[in-house]
Amino acid sequence: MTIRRLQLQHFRNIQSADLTPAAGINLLIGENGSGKTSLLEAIHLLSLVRSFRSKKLKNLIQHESERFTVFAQLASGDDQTLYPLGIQRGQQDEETEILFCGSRPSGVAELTAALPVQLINPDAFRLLEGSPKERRQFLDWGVFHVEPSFMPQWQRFQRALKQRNSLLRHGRIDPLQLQLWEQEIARCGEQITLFREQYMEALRPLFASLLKRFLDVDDFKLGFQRGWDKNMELAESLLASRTKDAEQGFTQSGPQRADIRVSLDGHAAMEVLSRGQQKLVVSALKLAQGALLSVVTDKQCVYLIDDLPAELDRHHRSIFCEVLEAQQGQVFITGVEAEALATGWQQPEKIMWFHVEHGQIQPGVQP
Ligand SMILES: Nc1ncnc2c1ncn2[C@@H]1O[C@H](COP(=O)(O)OP(=O)(O)OP(=O)(O)O)[C@@H](O)[C@H]1O
Repeated sequence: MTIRRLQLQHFRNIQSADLTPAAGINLLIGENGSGKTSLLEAIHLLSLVRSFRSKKLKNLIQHESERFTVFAQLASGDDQTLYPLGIQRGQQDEETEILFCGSRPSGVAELTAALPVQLINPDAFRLLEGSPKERRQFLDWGVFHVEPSFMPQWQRFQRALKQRNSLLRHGRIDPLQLQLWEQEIARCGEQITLFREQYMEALRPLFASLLKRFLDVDDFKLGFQRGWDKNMELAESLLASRTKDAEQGFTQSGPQRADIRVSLDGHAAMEVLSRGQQKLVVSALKLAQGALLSVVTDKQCVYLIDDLPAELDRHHRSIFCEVLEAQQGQVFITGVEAEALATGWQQPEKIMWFHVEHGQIQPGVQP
């Protein structure tokens, strides 16, 4: 879905904003600290009910205010039906209030499925060098959107894993009980891994063609490590590691330890690439996910690109703009200076410009 209208109240430094964005490219220009990232944060919140820079949602409430509200009207393609989505959080509230199409959603997954959002910000390179957990989140975001059975399998897997870990931690090595949970872990874990492998298989060619455009490289590898000994089935691996796991008090191998790795010419990408090149590799991964999403499900991903010009030269900025325009989803791009974002577009007349100043957001023409 795309965002037809977006309204914010008391969100970070934005007291009040009401935007009608374009279904394609939206450019937000403003000085440092004007509120551009805050707007992206609000859209991210609508999809995942969490911020990409604060652990506590209360931090998003404007100082001296009681609560924030983020409200959007979502629409799918040319469909005239609007799907209202609102999120509110107060200083005193125990819970975040969410209403989607007039009722409380069954879970965050319902919002994520309705509004798939991808963020590319100046920290994007961290996906390559950060913890495997971030890369698993990246991978599972994609699998979740294209494979409806992934989520229930993942939940069952997590429940069983928790039970096994609890038995191990309490030193209760009752083989029968362990076997029960290990069977469930193995059943769901093998299935989750199959979904992940199939997903990676489908992602590779899309990633390859984007990487070719961004960096002009052919010799790359997008590897997937499933999280346990490749010569064993998961059930065998769990059985073999019981004693070691009991010593540690948790399960050390399985899909909860999976990882992905990008290498070029046989070297890990993060070790041989510049910061700008790493940003392009991560962008290629995220754009490939969006492309795969639309091929498999017909859904479009909303892209949030914070400070697009950072670390990129003019040539690579242009390629980035062309790629974004071609993927036809809704995109919100921020930048400090309009000149850095003014060129490289094939259809500049379709772009919507917004000026952000001291928390005020106004539509405008290209400066
Ligand atoms: N809860 C809050 N209430 C009021 N203001 C806040 C709150 N949290 C952050 N701010 C302020 O909001 C301003 C906007 O921050 P934001 O990161 O959105 O700016 P930006 O336009 O993206 O800047 P940059 O170009 O430097 O990345 C900052 O000055 C920040 O100090």
